[in-house]
Order: sequence, then C-alpha cells, then structure tokens
Amino acid sequence: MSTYKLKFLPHQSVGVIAVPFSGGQKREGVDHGPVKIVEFGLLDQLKELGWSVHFDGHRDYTQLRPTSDPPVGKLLNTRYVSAVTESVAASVQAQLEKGSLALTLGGDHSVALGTFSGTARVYPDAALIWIDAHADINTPDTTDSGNIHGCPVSFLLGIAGHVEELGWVKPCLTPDRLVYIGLRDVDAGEKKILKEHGIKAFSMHEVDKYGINKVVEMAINHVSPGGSRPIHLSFDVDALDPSVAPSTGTPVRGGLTFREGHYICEAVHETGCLVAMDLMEVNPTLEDDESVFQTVTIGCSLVRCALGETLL
Ligand SMILES: NC(=[NH2+])NCCC[C@H](N)C(=O)O
Ligand SMILES: [Mn+2]
Ligand SMILES: [Mn+2]
Repeated sequence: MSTYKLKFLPHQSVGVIAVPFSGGQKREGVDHGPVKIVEFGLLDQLKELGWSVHFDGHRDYTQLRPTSDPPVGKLLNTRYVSAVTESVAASVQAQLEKGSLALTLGGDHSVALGTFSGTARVYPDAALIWIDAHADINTPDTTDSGNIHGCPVSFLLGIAGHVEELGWVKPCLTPDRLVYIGLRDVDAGEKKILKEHGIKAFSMHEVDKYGINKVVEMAINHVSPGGSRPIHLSFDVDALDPSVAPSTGTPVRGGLTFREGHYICEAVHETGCLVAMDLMEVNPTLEDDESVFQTVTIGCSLVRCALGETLL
C-alpha cells in the first residue's frame, strides 16, 4: 500500500506536533483543529501507510501566554505568538534531527514562523511551498488586520524589519526558495512585496490557465530543481474552495477543488523531497457539523497523500 520514497529521511517515521493555537488571528476555535484531526484517526491512518508515528500529545501552549501583551505597532498578541512559535521551532527541529518527517497540525498560520524556522535549522537550503488563498507576507507596516497569521513569510524572509518581541525569528528563507499556489486574496502591500522580491506565485488564475499539473511542476522546478532541495509544504486549508473545506477562519471563494488540493500533495510526495508539512487553519467550531466533518476529513487525506497514499 505504501509508496514511501523520501530521500532526505533515513526511515519512514513521522513526528506529529499538535499546536492548538489561535493567537495569530482573532477568531476562536482554530486551536481545536489538532484535537479534531487526531480524533478523526490521522495517526492510525499514517501507521497504516507504513509510517512509524511519534506523537507527544496535545501540549498546552496557553501556559506560554504572557499576562500582558499590548499591541506592538499594529501587531496583535506578539509576545504570545513569539513564545509559542519559538517552542514549535524547537519541536520541529528535534523531529528532523532524529531523521523524522515533521508534521505540524495547526492552529493558525502564524505557527509557520516556528515550523519553517525549525526546518531551516536542520535543512538550511530547504524550499518552502506555501499553499494558500493568502500570501501571508504582510510586514508590520503593511498589515491592516494586525493578525500575525497574515505575516509569517515576511519574517522568515527577513523583510519584516526588526520587531524586538519576535527577535528569536532569524531570516532563514530566500525569495528563490519560496513558491505559492492558490492565491486569490492578496493585499495591495503584499502584491508589491511579491513583485519587488521576484517571488514566484501561482494564483488561481494560473491554476485555471495552465492546469494544476503544470502549475505544480513549475512550482517544484522553481524551488527544488531536479529534487535538489528538501521541501517544506505549508498547507493552509483555506487554499481549497470553501465548498470543499468550509470550516476555516478566512474563507475565500474560487479556490482549489478537492482533486487539485490532493494532486499538489501527491506530486510533492512524488519528488521524494518532503521533510516537513504543516496543515493549518482548520477551525472545527465554524459552520455546521457536516462542514466540520468535510474539512477535517480533507485535512487528513491531504496529509496522507503528501505522505504517500496513492489512488491505485
Ligand atoms: N493565514 C491566513 N488565513 N491569513 C489570512 C490573512 C488575511 C490578510 N491578508 C491579513 O493580513 O490579515
Ligand atoms: Mn489563508
Ligand atoms: Mn495562511
């Protein structure tokens, strides 16, 4: 059944890091994502695929919440986000150092500050494939919302400017190692940043124009030509159309279909280069039970596809 072939990893083992955190944005409930995904049986599903699964359990990150966390410029919950993501970076690093693949279940997308930083400590030349309706590349200056889940990429690139409270985040990504798929709700300031830095981005327009297979091929060739770089896949479930993944905090219509989402994960698996994956922004408190079921189910199947499940 399993088609394991991951060339940077010595054995078929995955470390699962659950991050029940919602401080990167204002809607409650996204912190319940990991519990639901694990309850739904993802860990057993991965075992069935032939993976040995290491899971530390659901850590209580609320212990890291500072008593006072006033806005830093426009940024909200800065110290809280900083403490949680610094801890996540260490967890991801530890899994990768053991030779395991690091799978992080969010939580909002600010958590990727931690996940990719952790990946870059072990694989300094890692590529980042960001699947999202949003670019999440606002800087403290360009953000309208003050939500840090809209900013992680600018910090990873080192273009956010200095924010003392997030001082632990070191620039660890370069524009040539970053690629987006699925964009359709990009702020004006973000569009400018993407252009200025020559960042490769395939919006839904390109998905319509070229088809998902061509887009994924171009994306992978851009960041990991010939399978030369390890890949970190950061999947925001809102990249998918709200008709297939409704339970998420910032849904945007006109998104990836069920198959397009899975195709991306299957193709990334086929590279053999995957070392880390994030599944972010599943909010099981939004919409009705059927919507939650759909969203959690699709989250699990995306992860399985990235970890080698095939249709035949
Ligand atoms: N991870 C996400 N869902 N991000 C949504 C970001 C929306 C908007 N661009 C902002 O900066 O607030
Ligand atoms: Mn998003
Ligand atoms: Mn996102």
